[in-house]
Amino acid sequence: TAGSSPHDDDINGKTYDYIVVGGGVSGLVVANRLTEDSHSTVLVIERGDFDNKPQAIVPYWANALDTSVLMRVPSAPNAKLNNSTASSVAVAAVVGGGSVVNGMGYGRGSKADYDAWEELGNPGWGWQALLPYFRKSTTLTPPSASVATQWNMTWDPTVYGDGPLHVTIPNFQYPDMAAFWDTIRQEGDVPMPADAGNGPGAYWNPSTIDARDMTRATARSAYYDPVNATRQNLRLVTGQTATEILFGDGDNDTLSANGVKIVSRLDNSARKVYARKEVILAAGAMQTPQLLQVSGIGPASVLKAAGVAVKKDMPAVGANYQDHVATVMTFSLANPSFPNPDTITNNATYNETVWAEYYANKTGPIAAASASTLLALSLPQLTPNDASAIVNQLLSQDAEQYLPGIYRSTTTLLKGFEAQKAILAKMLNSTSASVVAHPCLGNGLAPAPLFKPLSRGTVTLNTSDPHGLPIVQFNTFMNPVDSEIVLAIVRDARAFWERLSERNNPPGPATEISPGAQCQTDEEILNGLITTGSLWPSLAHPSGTCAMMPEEYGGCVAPDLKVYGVDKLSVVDASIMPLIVGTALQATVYAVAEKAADLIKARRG
Ligand SMILES: Cc1cc2nc3c(=O)[nH]c(=O)nc-3n(C[C@H](O)[C@H](O)[C@H](O)COP(=O)(O)OP(=O)(O)OC[C@H]3O[C@@H](n4cnc5c(N)ncnc54)[C@H](O)[C@@H]3O)c2cc1C
Repeated sequence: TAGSSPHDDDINGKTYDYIVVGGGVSGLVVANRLTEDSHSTVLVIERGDFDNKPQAIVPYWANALDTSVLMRVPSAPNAKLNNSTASSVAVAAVVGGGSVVNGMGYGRGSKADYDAWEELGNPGWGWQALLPYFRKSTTLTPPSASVATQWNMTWDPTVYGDGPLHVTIPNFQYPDMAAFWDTIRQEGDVPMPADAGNGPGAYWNPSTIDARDMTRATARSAYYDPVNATRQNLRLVTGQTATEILFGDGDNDTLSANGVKIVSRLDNSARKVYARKEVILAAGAMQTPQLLQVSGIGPASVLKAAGVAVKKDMPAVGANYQDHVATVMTFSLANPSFPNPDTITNNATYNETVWAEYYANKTGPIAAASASTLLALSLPQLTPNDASAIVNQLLSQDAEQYLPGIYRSTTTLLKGFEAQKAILAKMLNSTSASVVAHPCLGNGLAPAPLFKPLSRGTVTLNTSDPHGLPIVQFNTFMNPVDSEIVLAIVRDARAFWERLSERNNPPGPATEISPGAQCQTDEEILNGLITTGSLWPSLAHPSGTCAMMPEEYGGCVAPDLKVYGVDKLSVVDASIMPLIVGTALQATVYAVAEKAADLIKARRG
């Protein structure tokens, strides 16, 4: 076939119109769209291999991390977390990227999340402009009519299209989910906003499941497999790591990307491949900034320390790291119903029955991923009495005091953060953007992501091993506003589980296991979260590290996604999000990449 010949040698020295670095979510979307024109040739470079294991195909495996296709980007000491280096950022290394290993939640942020991107100086990136791309990328299969009625499920079919990525709200729901929905509704008229950008409320969140055969829908299955055999102009090589962006002669001394150096994982042999029109970076928010840095584009101090020749001093590359800090509380339930999410692992007979059911009928719990119910809250909903005090605390801050060193020495980065801060303060003050979601899993696990972090991390190459994995500096809780909001999350979660416990039927009263009900003061709660490992600096949602913002705001790419001051080089992955969105990232990455492909097509003809 045209595309996949892993570890092939015949690409050495060849020239393509486009080289896409990274065959993950964004890379495969862009490669597919660019090769719709049979005259455009595209080479995709992917470090990982094809993964055809059941873990990559059967929805249930969304509940267990397949570490065989993951790498972990290590952390520098995290000052506010007792200098811990225990956390890392999980990144995929496989054809299809994160979509092959992720939790399969498909959620869009609120309108306000994307309008904030536009307000930061990115015309064409607000919700209205992105909605056509959310539509273009997806097809929604609704749940069956009887399941929808039984559970009072809602969704908005108008915000989906007939795109390659199939998503669905699974028919299978554990019986105890009824108690979670009762508890949510007990609060009165909770909006049920669906994926139409409507912000906080209680969601039936779709999963990336292809309902035609109840398998995991990935960037590979949606955007690569269907066209691989027929598009002679699309080539994907696997097991090859891009180690350097190559530059040719640009006009007036401008850097101009013309290719990529790649190294085989099999035997370390090196090759060079060339791009006539553009090199497109889609290596994800950890490795795109690293590749730029090892190629000489990044903060001069970091590059010099690593012995990398500085081609362009650009402090923005690797700054602005944002992730969803997760408060992962656990509860023990006194009287869970049969079956519940834990039955599969603790009851061998049930386990055997449900796997047989999946292979026979493609139904049951194995045909579902994890949470399809989420309760998303704005700050005023999370903590009505403290919201304005938290916003005032933010507004009165001297931002510099709570930012990494590189912001203090770079006026543009600081100015960009000030602009972000003003917008975030508005969002935190309103009920139009979510600051947290409580995913309801049907058991006692309560992982709540902080959607609007104020702390900013950095990603830099490892100065003693520039081509090894980069290093993340999380800076969790560097900005005290984040810990204030996390405290509110814990207290709100406790109130939720207390209401759930008060119902006199399954799943019964809940006892808090971590951080533990003995933690009551602010200090006790924060310490308890940290020492019990219940505070995760990363939910595997790295973003923002080559941010799309004006250059005077410390941006890295312009609204056309081209790297400032470099010709023929663009970024299309999660790195470009200037502010992380209030939901898991993949839906947004698919839409951003769809739009990126249109922008690239338009400028290159
Ligand atoms: C464990 C996990 C769980 C998640 N859960 C969810 C979820 O439930 N819902 C959700 O919406 N999102 C989730 N996400 C996040 C989502 O999957 C990512 O945001 C998304 O995949 C990012 O897309 P991307 O194109 O930016 O990068 P990726 O999809 O990560 O693609 C980057 C690709 O580039 C390759 N690559 C990197 N460096 C190089 C190099 N130098 N040379 C060649 N190739 C390279 C990598 O191997 C990878 O395939 C999860 C992610 C992970 C890892």
